[in-house]
Amino acid sequence: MISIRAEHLGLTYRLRQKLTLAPRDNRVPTGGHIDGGRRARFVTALDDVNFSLEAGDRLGLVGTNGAGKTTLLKVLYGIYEPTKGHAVIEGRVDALFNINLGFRREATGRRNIMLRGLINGWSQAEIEKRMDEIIEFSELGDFIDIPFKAYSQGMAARLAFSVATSLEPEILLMDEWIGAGDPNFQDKAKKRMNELAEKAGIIVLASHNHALLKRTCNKILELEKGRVKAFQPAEEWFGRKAEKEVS
Ligand SMILES: Nc1ncnc2c1ncn2[C@@H]1O[C@H](COP(=O)(O)OP(=O)(O)OP(=O)(O)O)[C@@H](O)[C@H]1O
Repeated sequence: MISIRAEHLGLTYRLRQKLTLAPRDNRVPTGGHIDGGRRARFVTALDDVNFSLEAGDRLGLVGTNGAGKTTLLKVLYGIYEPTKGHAVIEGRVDALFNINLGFRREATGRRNIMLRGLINGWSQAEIEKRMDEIIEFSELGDFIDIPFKAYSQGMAARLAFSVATSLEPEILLMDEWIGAGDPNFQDKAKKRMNELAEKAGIIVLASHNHALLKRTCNKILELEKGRVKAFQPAEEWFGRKAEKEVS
């Protein structure tokens, strides 16, 4: 059974003195609510978030900058522990956040495929069996044997996407899906996402690209300042949005 259930999820970031953010993070809080006025110490990035998804669901996460989309993905991936509530996840999860995340800059594309596969729990033999298919899908050709650091953004995105989707995740979390890459690759990638979802997987995709979400998702979760503003079928959400735009 593949499923995600979020129950009363909350996450509060603790700010360091004088409003400097957590270590190695210089972002200024814009979306979540900051408590404590001038002596602020906390940013509530997620506040009582409830939703559930089942096999075959493709959820679009929407909301203005700072609404909490990335934070929610990180909680679902287990990078952050929620400070309130909990998320119950059933299924093998992989994530495509920052394209460069999880890749060794000095290692070749081929070596990176191996490393990523091992991290995801595959055996060396299983990864080798899939290697050609992953390389072919990425369309990197001879570039697969040069170091990752020499890849363009689009090339890195193609490799990241190919690896993450070839290792058969049951649940795939994506932040701002690779807008990079040519239209050809985008088409291929879209087909593969549909295949993944058809294989009874779950996809959660945070994006500001509404055209992409409309094409890809069957449900929308809209966050506003860390709270759920809407959770409904994509058709309804886009319909309501269109009505508002007309009036
Ligand atoms: N490490 C951190 N320390 C403190 N506050 C943070 C941290 N990361 C995010 N925040 C704050 O949490 C809130 C939610 O941020 P998050 O990155 O989840 O939003 P988002 O919806 O993904 O935004 P965007 O569309 O701009 O990527 C914001 O107010 C942000 O400033």
